[in-house]
Amino acid sequence: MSAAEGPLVVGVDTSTQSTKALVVDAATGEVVASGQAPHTVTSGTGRESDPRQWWDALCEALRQCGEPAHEAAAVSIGGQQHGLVTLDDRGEPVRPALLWNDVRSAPQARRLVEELGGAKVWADRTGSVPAASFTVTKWAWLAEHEPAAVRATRAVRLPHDYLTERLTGQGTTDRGDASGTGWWASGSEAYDEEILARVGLDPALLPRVVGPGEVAGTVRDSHDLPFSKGTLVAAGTGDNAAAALGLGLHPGTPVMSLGTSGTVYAVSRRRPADPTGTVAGFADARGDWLPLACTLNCTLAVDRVAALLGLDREAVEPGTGVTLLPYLDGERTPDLPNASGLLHGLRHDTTAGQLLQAAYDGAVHALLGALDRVLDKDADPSAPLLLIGGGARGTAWQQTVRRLSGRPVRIPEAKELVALGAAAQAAGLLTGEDPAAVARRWDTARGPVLDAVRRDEETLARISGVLSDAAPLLERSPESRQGR
Ligand SMILES: Nc1ncnc2c1ncn2[C@@H]1O[C@H](COP(=O)(O)OP(=O)(O)O)[C@@H](O)[C@H]1O
Ligand SMILES: O=C(CO)[C@@H](O)[C@H](O)COP(=O)(O)O
Repeated sequence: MSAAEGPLVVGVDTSTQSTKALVVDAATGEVVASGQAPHTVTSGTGRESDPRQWWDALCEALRQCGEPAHEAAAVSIGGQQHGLVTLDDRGEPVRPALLWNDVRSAPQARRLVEELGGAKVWADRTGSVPAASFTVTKWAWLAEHEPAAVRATRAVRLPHDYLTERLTGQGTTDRGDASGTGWWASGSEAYDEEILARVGLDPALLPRVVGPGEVAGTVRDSHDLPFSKGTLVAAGTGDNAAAALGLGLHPGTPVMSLGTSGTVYAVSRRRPADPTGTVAGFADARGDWLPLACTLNCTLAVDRVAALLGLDREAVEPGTGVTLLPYLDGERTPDLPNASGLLHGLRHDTTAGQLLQAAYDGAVHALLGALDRVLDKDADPSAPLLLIGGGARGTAWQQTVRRLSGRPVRIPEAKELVALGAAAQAAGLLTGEDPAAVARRWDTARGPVLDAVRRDEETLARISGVLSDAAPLLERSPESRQGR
């Protein structure tokens, strides 16, 4: 038996690059054990992963947790949002999952926006204007390109639903992750039958939406797993909503997450509906809302630039005139799915370190441009920005965010806030507490605050200028120019 004060719970983050599992003492929030196993994602225009790999990674991450995982009284899964998982009549994937950063469905997104009456109609109805990340556009893409796969599909799931179902045998999701599909109406908090009919998706194929604080099911057998049969399984949620739980966020506190995706978000009491499409009007996992903007190019894009330059990711040098828009994967914020990376302002005396700094600046500029839209008008502009995700460990990321935001920046010491949020949700099942209150009790947002510095308006204005001048270049993919 462990020396924990309270029951043990397991929180999982099945994100784009890996699965992380934490065993946490529900009384104190102490992380008793942890494990992590990688996923593979295809490269090229599409981004796909085999869902069975997520299960194998979960089993491996739990195995690394050792004995404490065997004592878990409850478990919860947080996961990358939006991914389209199609299952056949045996519950096996029909094909690999189409991930959130797969931009092939950009034409379907544009078409769906027009067909339903425009961006405002979508925003009012679902909270969001669907971009290629949203599940509904991926289903429309699949119907057009692989109709046999659509015909073979007997269940449609999101990544966290897939793992939860393998634990419980029940097809369930939650309002946070459902709100990123594009087929969940945020006003009525129910699946939108008209949108589903428009894309030819039978609502019977979708999972039941489990309410906040409800049990999704229990572990059906302990095969491959350290859990006993009957262990409680919480609803789980999307990774950003899980991190919001993990930070015990109060409305109005801004968060920036630097991982495969970059995100900025805050909890709000008001249901968001941004007709510009910059802010997605997600639900949180508790009953509030999570207005959020997301970029496709964050830590991987900047690390790629560092690798191309042969530099360590911290080897930045202050620069003056060089601008790098690091849109290597196309971009979602700003909405440029066909874009590629763009460099402007190169001179003989530009150094490699300045080019690297320009990549950080370009990635952070895209997120900060959306931050004011994410926050309610009455939010305190001097409130510290909480910086989380793998990139938050890096000094160059920290200093870039500090300089370009002009805000104080708090860096929580807790590393895995998505998995911690899932653990708080699992603990809430045992104690009956609000998971955000659990996280506040655990003091998960504790960490040093970097004081505010003067905002670098010159750099922000220069990047915005290049972005708008280069619009026609960024709207077309470089591949479409070949042979012109
Ligand atoms: N010390 C560090 N400094 C800067 N970046 C880091 C550091 N450690 C990890 N990263 C970045 O964090 C990323 C992984 O972040 P994470 O939030 O775990 O991603 P995801 O949840 O999308 O899988 C990696 O791409 C890596 O570039
Ligand atoms: O698409 C979004 C949010 O809308 C992404 O934030 C995904 O949820 C992927 O998250 P990470 O794997 O980068 O954490």
